[in-house]
Amino acid sequence: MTLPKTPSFRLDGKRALVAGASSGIGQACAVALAEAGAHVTLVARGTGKLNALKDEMTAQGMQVSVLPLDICDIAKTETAVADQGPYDILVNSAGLARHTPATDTTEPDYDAVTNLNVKGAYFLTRAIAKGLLIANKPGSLINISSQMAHVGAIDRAVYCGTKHAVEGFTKSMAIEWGPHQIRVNTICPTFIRTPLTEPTFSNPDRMKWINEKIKLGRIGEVEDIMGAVVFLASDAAALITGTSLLIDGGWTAD
Ligand SMILES: NC(=O)c1ccc[n+]([C@@H]2O[C@H](COP(=O)([O-])OP(=O)(O)OC[C@H]3O[C@@H](n4cnc5c(N)ncnc54)[C@H](O)[C@@H]3O)[C@@H](O)[C@H]2O)c1
Repeated sequence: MTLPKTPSFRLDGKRALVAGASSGIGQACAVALAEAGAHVTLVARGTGKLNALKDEMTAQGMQVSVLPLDICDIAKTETAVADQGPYDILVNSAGLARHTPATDTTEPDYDAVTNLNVKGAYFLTRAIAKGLLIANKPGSLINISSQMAHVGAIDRAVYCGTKHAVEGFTKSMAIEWGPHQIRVNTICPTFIRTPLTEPTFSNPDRMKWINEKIKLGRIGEVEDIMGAVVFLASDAAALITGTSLLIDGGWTAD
């Protein structure tokens, strides 16, 4: 009897680019991918936090590079990715939130959130895919979206809109690049403890709402995302594309 072989979760020999790696979910994803064997390029706008993270990870035997980029600078990002690529794995965790009632949203806030969460994410995903298409290599591209891509929420019309948009272009890219074995997926977290969520977690009314919605009875930690990102990046997810992996403690179950 021949037993089926469990696909590998290891990422040895793979090159990963993680945008938004200087903080929160992106930082955790960078560590998870590097621990799984990938060489990880850390991307954020400045070098200070990235170099500190690189030093810490290198000291623990991980393979890491630093590439400072503002992913909203589309031309510069495309050139840098083309020069450094091809990357087998993308995790795009650069993102921004501004919470106001829809009637109070300013145009600058709308533009800032949309520019990063949608336009920056779109063109970065495309830049990585172009490198893979030219090199004729398979790949796994992961956008950190949100549970808010699947529901609406008070004071979050712009943010929810951007994350719904990410789901739309992810599915379309998955269709276009599927024949080239380039997989494109999102991870959709619930509220995770990071600098982004500090204002929400310090608001008792918001905490009451969150505690009622998360069925598993606790907010998320960055560690809750780490296994999922390795899974989606690995051969264990070889038939998964165009999908959203909700890590929401049951928020969207009802
Ligand atoms: N924390 C949560 O509860 C939560 C929940 C769902 C989804 N998300 C999403 O996860 C992603 C990461 O969130 P986080 O909580 O880790 O936030 P964070 O603020 O801790 O980290 C954001 C990262 O993006 C980087 N960044 C910002 N603008 C950039 C730019 N123009 N170019 C390059 N890098 C840039 C920052 O330097 C930082 O490294 C975001 O897309 C966010 O919408 C977060």
